[in-house]
Amino acid sequence: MSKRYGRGDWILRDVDVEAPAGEVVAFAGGNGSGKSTLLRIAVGLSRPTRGTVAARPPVVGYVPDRFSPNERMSAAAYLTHMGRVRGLTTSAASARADRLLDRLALVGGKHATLRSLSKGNAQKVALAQALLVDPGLLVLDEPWSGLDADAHGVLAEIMTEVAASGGTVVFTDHRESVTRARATRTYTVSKGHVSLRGPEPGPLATTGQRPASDVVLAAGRDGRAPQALAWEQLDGVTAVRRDVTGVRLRVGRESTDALLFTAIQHGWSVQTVTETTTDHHRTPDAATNGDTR
Ligand SMILES: Nc1ncnc2c1ncn2[C@@H]1O[C@H](COP(=O)(O)OP(=O)(O)OP(=O)(O)O)[C@@H](O)[C@H]1O
Repeated sequence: MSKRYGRGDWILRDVDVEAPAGEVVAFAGGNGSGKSTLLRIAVGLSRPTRGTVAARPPVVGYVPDRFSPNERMSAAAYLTHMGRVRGLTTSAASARADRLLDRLALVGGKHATLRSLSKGNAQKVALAQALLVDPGLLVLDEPWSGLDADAHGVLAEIMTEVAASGGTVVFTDHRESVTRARATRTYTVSKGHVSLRGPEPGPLATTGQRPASDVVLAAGRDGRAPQALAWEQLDGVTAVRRDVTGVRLRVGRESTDALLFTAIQHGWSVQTVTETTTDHHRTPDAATNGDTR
């Protein structure tokens, strides 16, 4: 399909993409490249100028890039209302909304008014709204921006669950590290053209190896217990091993700084960081046996 607004320039040209059931499909591209337009067409909010969208599942969940309602309505009331719009009874909608808001840890509570919510918390409500009825197609526009590290883990779990139950997840992001870590297939959007991204470039691509780090973390120096994190869900993490002193992780090199930052913010202390590759024969626990401490 192709898209332009009125008689303006073509925003998307001859786009031919497939988002099969059970897959997490990413659209990566810079600002203004047409990602949001593509998603709005995918969910049916906008029509292609030429061409069609085929086989859209009956239940579509959509989280737009911005959700900033100026409403006095509470998060719980809004979600119950949206659940009823989607055909649930009031009690079923309310119960489902409660479960989702608990899982996403909405700060301020479910009775906070929508207009009082921070960007990240408003995004949690938008995400809950998209999940009130199990979606056959879940479409998320820049879902990682604005969410805190704990919510990142929950979002990753939810995406995996939707795909595992035979649904399709589609999301956008402008960061390659995120699409590489989260998607089963990635399309690149650039100047109106959309192409399937092939194997990662670089000298290591042919062997399947990618630069990585083995990271050893322990409880914080001040003696306080660090916060538990869903390490498996963080960007770039490919292996996790927990023991009594802490946790050992293997993480893609490009995601190492972000992981260390998140760990320190949550009260962990960095013991060692060792360079390796993603399919190196050593496991993360070997990192403590070296001379890198
Ligand atoms: N309703 C509209 N009318 C006219 N032009 C529009 C409309 N919506 C989007 N555009 C234009 O289409 C182009 C693509 O916008 P779009 O929002 O799809 O990009 P994007 O890749 O999602 O960008 P970002 O990452 O900044 O959100 C932009 O040039 C934008 O100005």
